Amino acid sequence: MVSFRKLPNIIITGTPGCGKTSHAEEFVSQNPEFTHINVSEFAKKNDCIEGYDEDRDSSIVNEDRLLDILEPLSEKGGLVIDWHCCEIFPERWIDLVVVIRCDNTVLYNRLEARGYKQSKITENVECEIMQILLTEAMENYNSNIVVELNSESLDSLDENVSRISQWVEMWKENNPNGISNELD
Ligand SMILES: Nc1ncnc2c1ncn2[C@@H]1O[C@H](COP(=O)(O)OP(=O)(O)OP(=O)(O)O)[C@@H](O)[C@H]1O
Repeated sequence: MVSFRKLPNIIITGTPGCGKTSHAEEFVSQNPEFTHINVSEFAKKNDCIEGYDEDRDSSIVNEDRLLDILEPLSEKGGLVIDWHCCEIFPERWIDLVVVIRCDNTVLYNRLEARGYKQSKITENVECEIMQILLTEAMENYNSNIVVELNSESLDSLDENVSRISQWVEMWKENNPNGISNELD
């Protein structure tokens, strides 16, 4: 039986430190019918960690297990998926991909303030310069649903969240009965 989601699923992606979690938290606080999935935390809570990458200084997520757990939630809709990696989520789940971008110097300072080791700061700033996450989003989803938003100041954060909220209102108007969970 075909199921319908009544709310869109949104990915908020971008280089670590660019502001994904800040955007997701602010959006969900203004739109409480949505659920923030901070993938790093969700994976830990749901036993989806399969190891540790010493070079990258980060946990390795068991993506198959993560997707199995998220699938039924995605069918209900209203997920705000917050992770630096977007391409693992099936296209049919996703209605909007927001790529948060940040000035390199601002990003450098944010990562330094977090106490990241130099190699991790350099890797992430290079990733931002080369717009790796934007390219991944464009390659894996229809470019019509990918939006790039800059975020260096609190004003830009507010403006971005308000744009995402306006987009959601438009989605609801355009899809009064929801949207099928199957691909067209
Ligand atoms: N638009 C902004 N203006 C000012 N500070 C910001 C903005 N966005 C994020 N920050 C600050 O930058 C830091 C990193 O933000 P945040 O944790 O949201 O990034 P992230 O992309 O989710 O990082 P990670 O992938 O490592 O979880 C935080 O200290 C946050 O307060």
